Amino acid sequence: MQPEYLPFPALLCSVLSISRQHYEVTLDPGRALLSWRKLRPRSVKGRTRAGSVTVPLTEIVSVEEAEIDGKYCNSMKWQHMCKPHAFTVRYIKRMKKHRWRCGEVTFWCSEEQMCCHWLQALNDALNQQTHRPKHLLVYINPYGGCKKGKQIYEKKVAPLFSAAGIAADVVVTEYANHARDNLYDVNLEKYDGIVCVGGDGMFSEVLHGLIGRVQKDSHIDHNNPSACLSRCSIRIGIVPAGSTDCVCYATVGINDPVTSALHIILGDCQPLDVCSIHHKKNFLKYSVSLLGYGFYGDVLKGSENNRWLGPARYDFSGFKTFLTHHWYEGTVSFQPAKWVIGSPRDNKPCTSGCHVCRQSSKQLQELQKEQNCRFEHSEEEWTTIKGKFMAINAVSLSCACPRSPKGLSPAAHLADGSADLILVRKCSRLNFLRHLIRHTSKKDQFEFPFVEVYRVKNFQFTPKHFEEYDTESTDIGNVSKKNFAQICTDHPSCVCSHVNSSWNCDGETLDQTAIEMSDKKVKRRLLLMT
Ligand SMILES: Nc1ncnc2c1ncn2[C@@H]1O[C@H](COP(=O)(O)OP(=O)(O)OP(=O)(O)O)[C@@H](O)[C@H]1O
Repeated sequence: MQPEYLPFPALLCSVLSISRQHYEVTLDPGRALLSWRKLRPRSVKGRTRAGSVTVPLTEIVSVEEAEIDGKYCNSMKWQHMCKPHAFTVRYIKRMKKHRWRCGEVTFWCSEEQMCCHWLQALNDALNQQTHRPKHLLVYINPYGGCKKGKQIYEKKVAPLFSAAGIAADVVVTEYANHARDNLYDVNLEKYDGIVCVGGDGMFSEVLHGLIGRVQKDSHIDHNNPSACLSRCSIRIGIVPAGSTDCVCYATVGINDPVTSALHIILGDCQPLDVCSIHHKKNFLKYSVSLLGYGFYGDVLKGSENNRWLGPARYDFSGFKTFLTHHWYEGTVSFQPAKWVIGSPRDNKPCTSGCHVCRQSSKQLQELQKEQNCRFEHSEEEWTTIKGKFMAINAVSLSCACPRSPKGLSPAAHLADGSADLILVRKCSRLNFLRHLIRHTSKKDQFEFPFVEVYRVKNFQFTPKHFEEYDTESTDIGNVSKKNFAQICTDHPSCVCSHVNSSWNCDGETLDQTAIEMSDKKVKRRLLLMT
């Protein structure tokens, strides 16, 4: 049977006016472009203005009939003009550093019929963008970051959604985990996407609600580390209104509510890997950004007591944690991600439509197919490292944020099925400072003898005192008490509460210190971001 090719609608070209200047306006459905060019370019101080703008149809936010409810000056007489023959196009204007703004241009037509024709053609072109959301569920954390979530949404985001014809059901959260609980009950079929207005903690809450709900609907037990989780087909968008907003920064390239809103409107889509964390076959949490023990765990724990400081609590706690200079003993085991084509030090950051993610995913799929055909289980060797660590970080994305524009692992990939495991061994305070400072400069932060980085598909960590004593116990407090004397002899500089650090899992503290990034390891492309 011959494939049916639908002919593109005809090219539309007219002379229209913008601010009383004549422009040749062209809609080219074949090349998916709208362009306008000034008919008589004016010379400004010897320079000829190009006066030509081209906008891809995929970047048009909205098209609507211009309604000017006021007085319009025509032939020196003022007359009321509610419906001029004009239409307004809103479109994406790309600024510096990944920032997007919404540009607006009004085209005036000489007659009504021409205006209708243009409106019809542009709306037809927009209707073909079927991946754009029409109905969104929005969760706002009114207490995240500087407590401006509601204001940011109402002033910067809601007007854009409404201009783009997107309906939004808004839930302003009343308590921690409100959004997560709500996601278990809500009728998800009504929505094309979920938007979370807040920081990384709020995103993590929404992510747990959505993944949990999808597994519940598919009767999958997430406590089983080898269970194959169902993918979430509904996208999550983040409007940054938190303290660090590192997931937003790493996926969009900037923490800017308007840019995020415009990405959401266009229906942009970025798959994201999700790691699941278990302790002795009990599910603890999912992670999409940082799983950090030692320095970053301590910074988070310290910052929780100073929430009143707002985003500055991280700087304050970071400084205090740096001065205490604690290190922690334990064993890290991991299996390398052999299918990936990149490496943590190849200087190739992940960008939208990333070639490394695509190729790595393809190779992983082929590898899995091969293993299934041969009924083999991938039992590669585990690498085990025992030692004293200042920090153990597993990152599934770069973890870039305005404080550290390169992030903890600048070349980490969003959707290649791997995580970068960074081990910072016990070192002097000065050396640790040198390593930290490298996160803000262009120099390689892994170029120190006490720093190692691996691209892994899984890892496990057991603190030393868990290995030596009660491995069955899950209560850190009990272990701490039992080992009181031992700890003080082993670790003279530390106080007893610092036997173990705690894990910072995407900005939330885990109750367990012995953990594993589970058997199915990094869940590839489980989540879709917009
Ligand atoms: N209404 C609420 N009252 C109290 N806590 C809430 C409420 N809504 C959400 N939360 C919780 O607040 C925590 C922090 O929120 P959020 O991530 O938005 O801000 P942040 O911590 O300042 O930013 P970041 O996580 O980027 O550092 C989340 O764990 C979330 O579960």
